[in-house]
Amino acid sequence: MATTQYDVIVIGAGAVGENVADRAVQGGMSTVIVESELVGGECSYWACMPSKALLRSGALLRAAQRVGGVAEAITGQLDVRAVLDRRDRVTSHWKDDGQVKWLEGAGIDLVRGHAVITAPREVTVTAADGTVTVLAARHAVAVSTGSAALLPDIPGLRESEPWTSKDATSAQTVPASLAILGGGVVAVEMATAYAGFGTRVQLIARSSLLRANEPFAGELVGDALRALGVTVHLDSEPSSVERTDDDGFRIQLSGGGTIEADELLVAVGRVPNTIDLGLEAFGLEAGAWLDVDDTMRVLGADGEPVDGGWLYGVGDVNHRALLTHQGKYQARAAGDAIAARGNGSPVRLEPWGTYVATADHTAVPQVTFTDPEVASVGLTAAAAREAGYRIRVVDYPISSVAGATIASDDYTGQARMVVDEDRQVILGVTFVGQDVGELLHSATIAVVAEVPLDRLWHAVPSYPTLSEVWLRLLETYGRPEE
Ligand SMILES: Cc1cc2nc3c(=O)[nH]c(=O)nc-3n(C[C@H](O)[C@H](O)[C@H](O)COP(=O)(O)OP(=O)(O)OC[C@H]3O[C@@H](n4cnc5c(N)ncnc54)[C@H](O)[C@@H]3O)c2cc1C
Ligand SMILES: NC(=O)c1ccc[n+]([C@@H]2O[C@H](COP(=O)([O-])OP(=O)(O)OC[C@H]3O[C@@H](n4cnc5c(N)ncnc54)[C@H](O)[C@@H]3O)[C@@H](O)[C@H]2O)c1
Repeated sequence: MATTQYDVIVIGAGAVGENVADRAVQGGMSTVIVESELVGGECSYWACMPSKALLRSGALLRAAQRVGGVAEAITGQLDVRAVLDRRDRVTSHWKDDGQVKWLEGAGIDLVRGHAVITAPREVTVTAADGTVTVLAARHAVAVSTGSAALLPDIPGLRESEPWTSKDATSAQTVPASLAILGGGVVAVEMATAYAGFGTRVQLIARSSLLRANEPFAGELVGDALRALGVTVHLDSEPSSVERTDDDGFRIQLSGGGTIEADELLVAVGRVPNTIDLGLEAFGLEAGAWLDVDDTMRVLGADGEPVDGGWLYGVGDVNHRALLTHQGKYQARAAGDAIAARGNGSPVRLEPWGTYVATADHTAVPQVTFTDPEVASVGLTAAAAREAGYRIRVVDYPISSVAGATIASDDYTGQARMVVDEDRQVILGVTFVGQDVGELLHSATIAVVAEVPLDRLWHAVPSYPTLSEVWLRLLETYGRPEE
């Protein structure tokens, strides 16, 4: 069978794979991308974009209901069908023509089908109609195959065919009742969206909510979910799941008690798409996350780049930060490193350079689009202490900022800044409140640039905006003396 040669082969055309390919092409590498489903991946069709579209209308309605004058003017409820229609438009009706066109414009070839690495630098693609294409890479193969929902080993769960995030984000009708298993980001976002649609939501979390964040984030989001009518079962786990006669779900809780619902969404984390990729031939474990260096070269058990360093693992598949923006950041570093190595140029590995994804370690931003939103970057107080920093924690209620008074008649919010006392720089920031997602990049810049606190006093936030929380945090900390 004829083999087509490229400089670079990218497996998986999600947001991450697209960016690896784009940077490689811009570095002068001929590049092909392989995709088994839709070009654009999870984020465009079953994750970020549809979930945020489902959340946006409810967030706006509630925000308006919290402002005198508008509240009186808004007397109706969400038009759920119109929300779903808007979500359908945001996902381009699950058609990828637009993204395919973008690939063409960027000079990236596309092969559709399931890819398997069949030899060093060789990828065999089987299309849906059985057509087989063999590709060979002169320089690199990048695996950007993403992740899928984890279904835990709970008796009866798999057989009952519950919803995963793919179903919850693409549903064409809204169930009357929904049980959600999990207390992480997907669980709280989908609980917020569906409760806003009038669905009776019951959330089952085995501990507290949003455990990766500062504790007050999960507490405030939990309060808000309850206010939306969600029943929140904390420290709770199912012992078994079964289908009922009327096609619903019956969930037995291990601590006693039963929950019944029309649908069950399982949102307890992700597994990497590394099964059926041919990775075992290179000493890697099928179904395991890929361990990578800061240029995203896959590392073997010995900690060295696998087989001389032609194999890269970028995005969700490496488990460094399961976020689109962070995967795309890795993709820019990896694509540039692949091109530089292919061109024989030096690739420096020092932190914060062109070819490394240093921010993955200490400066990952994330917005959880609940109501209130949770926006965080860097280390929580607990994580900073565990890492050995001598820290001071500064808290301030965002509701006390003049901008919050203008934004809403009933603003709930909290801010925390974690300061490295030895260097007088910020290690982490968390904002909880309406619209704080748009505040987050200021914190990301402060953390990444390690702006000294005494200089931050000269970054003056406009009055009366929510950004004045920065001034209040600095005043609460106290002005460092000269
Ligand atoms: C419900 C939900 C909401 C989210 N919301 C946000 C958010 O608001 N913001 C955010 O930053 N992140 C969000 N995320 C996370 C985000 O979706 C992921 O981090 C991101 O999609 C990862 O991109 P990726 O390119 O690594 O993988 P993917 O987008 O999963 O792309 C991988 C691609 O590889 C293809 N593929 C897999 N195996 C093969 C193979 N063998 N051959 C060929 N093709 C293959 C797949 O079909 C897929 O298209 C959310 C996740 C979920 C589940
Ligand atoms: N707005 C955003 O940025 C956004 C939105 C959605 C998802 N995401 C990303 O997608 C990824 C997946 O989200 P997720 O919510 O599925 O995972 P997650 O890791 O955020 O949360 C998983 C939750 O499930 C719980 N859990 C794990 N195993 C369990 C079990 N057997 N029984 C009960 N509970 C169990 C965990 O304690 C945790 O609370 C996240 O890493 C997140 O970064 C991001």
